[in-house]
Amino acid sequence: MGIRTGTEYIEALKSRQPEVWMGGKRIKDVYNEAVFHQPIHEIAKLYDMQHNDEYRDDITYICEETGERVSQAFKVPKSYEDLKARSTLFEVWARATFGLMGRTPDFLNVTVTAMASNAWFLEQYDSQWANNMVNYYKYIRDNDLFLTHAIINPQNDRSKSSHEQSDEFTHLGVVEEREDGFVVRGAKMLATLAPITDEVIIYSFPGFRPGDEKHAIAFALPIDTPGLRIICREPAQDGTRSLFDHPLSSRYEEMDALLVFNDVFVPKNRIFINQNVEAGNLLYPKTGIGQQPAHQSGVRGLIKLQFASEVAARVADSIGVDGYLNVQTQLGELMQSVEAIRALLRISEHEYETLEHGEVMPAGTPLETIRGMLPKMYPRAIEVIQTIGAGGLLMSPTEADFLNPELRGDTEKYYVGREGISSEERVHLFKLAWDLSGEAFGQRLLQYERYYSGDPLRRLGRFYTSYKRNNQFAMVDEALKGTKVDQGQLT
Ligand SMILES: Cc1cc2nc3c(=O)[nH]c(=O)nc-3n(C[C@H](O)[C@H](O)[C@H](O)COP(=O)(O)OP(=O)(O)OC[C@H]3O[C@@H](n4cnc5c(N)ncnc54)[C@H](O)[C@@H]3O)c2cc1C
Repeated sequence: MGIRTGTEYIEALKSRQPEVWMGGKRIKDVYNEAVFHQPIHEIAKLYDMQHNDEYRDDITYICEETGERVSQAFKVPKSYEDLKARSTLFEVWARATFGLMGRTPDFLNVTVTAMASNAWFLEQYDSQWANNMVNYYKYIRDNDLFLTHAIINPQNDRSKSSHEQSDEFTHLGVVEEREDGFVVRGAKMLATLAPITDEVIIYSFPGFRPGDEKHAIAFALPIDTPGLRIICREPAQDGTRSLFDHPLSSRYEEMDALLVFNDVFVPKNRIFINQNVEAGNLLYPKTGIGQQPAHQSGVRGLIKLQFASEVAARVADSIGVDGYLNVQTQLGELMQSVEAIRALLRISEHEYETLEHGEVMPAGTPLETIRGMLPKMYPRAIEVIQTIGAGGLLMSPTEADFLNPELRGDTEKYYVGREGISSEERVHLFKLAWDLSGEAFGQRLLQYERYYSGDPLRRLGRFYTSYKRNNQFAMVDEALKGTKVDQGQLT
């Protein structure tokens, strides 16, 4: 089949009935649920871009094996040009959502591609796992599927490992082994966009300890598999908000969910790791499933940071404050953050690493540096929007106020910006800024940037220890050479 259209994605969605819960209610018709409706259409637009002459040749390619056109996310990169082609896909899709949707289909499609191209790792343990992985990759590539993932155990008692939790199957684990597969019970988090995806893939960040065998698993299932329950967080918008009043949250909310597996059967051909602590812990470092998707996250993060910086600049300009030095320095700081991330991305692509079997990966150190810096730069951009927008962010009237003729005299007069900026323009801009910086939607976007790929603090600690392993910090010895205590001067 190859690349899907938006309509094909939506038709597939309509054909399924996953067990989705939100606000205490079972959502039977995901497509027509107001909260999901617009985000579904934003994802559909991405699929349509694959068929659009303007983007098609940049973001898709003809698969040698099948002769069909598929997404660039499925190409195993073998050269700098291949990495750039991927980067173009990431950028085109990120721009389409202003970087506000992090788990667009490219993210996990790239992850599964990395798992499959490094199936040698699974082969060491069980050739069936490796075959399953490669077949799964082909299946999602050829059907252009959209995946969610849940790789974290629920936040119960973090001081204890999975098998030490008060109930053995609080964290997802194998409760029964069968000839034709296994049955899993327990929960996993935090599956972004789960209700509107096709499939879920389960694996884990390293951290299993001996005794956690039942929990050290990896597998994939259709999102509507019986027994799989999706419990959504409270929505940040109800799906009926005015586009004028909420230009971002009304369109780009990514729902997050806890996945509960109530004795769910996983067929043998969908199992990638079966109760193996070592394989579970080494999956990340050995298959590039951290580094390859970090490329997508870096590009998407750049677009999001750039977007927030542009919003800050336009807010400042609209009320005539960007001539003040204190405002200029804040905006200049944001522009430099954007340029720093852009430079790091380019370095990661230019200084790519080549694996033994020929696959190339963007260099890890600059990508990890982005991962360390964005959780500080993005909140700073939001703080700058709040600081420059100040009280104005909180006094915007609504679309309904603008439409009421009785209020027109006031709405047209008191909300104007600097010369040339009408009331409606300024209010519209400030509403966008508030969606991004003040609304629950914007706070979730902040939290996403901090935590989307693990705890930034522990990552930074690991970054230092690995940096130290590869560096002797030899300049210090150089500088001290010839300046030691001169023993000859001893009296
Ligand atoms: C908006 C959003 C979307 C997300 N989307 C996804 C998704 O699609 N799929 C997915 O699988 N995950 C997703 N995540 C989850 C993300 O992977 C986790 O939030 C992240 O890994 C951090 O884990 P945690 O939230 O359980 O925090 P915890 O690990 O519980 O950490 C809580 C606090 O305790 C500290 N802490 C905990 N353990 C230790 C320790 N051993 N040593 C030192 N300090 C410690 C941390 O520093 C932190 O401050 C998402 C998260 C967010 C916020």
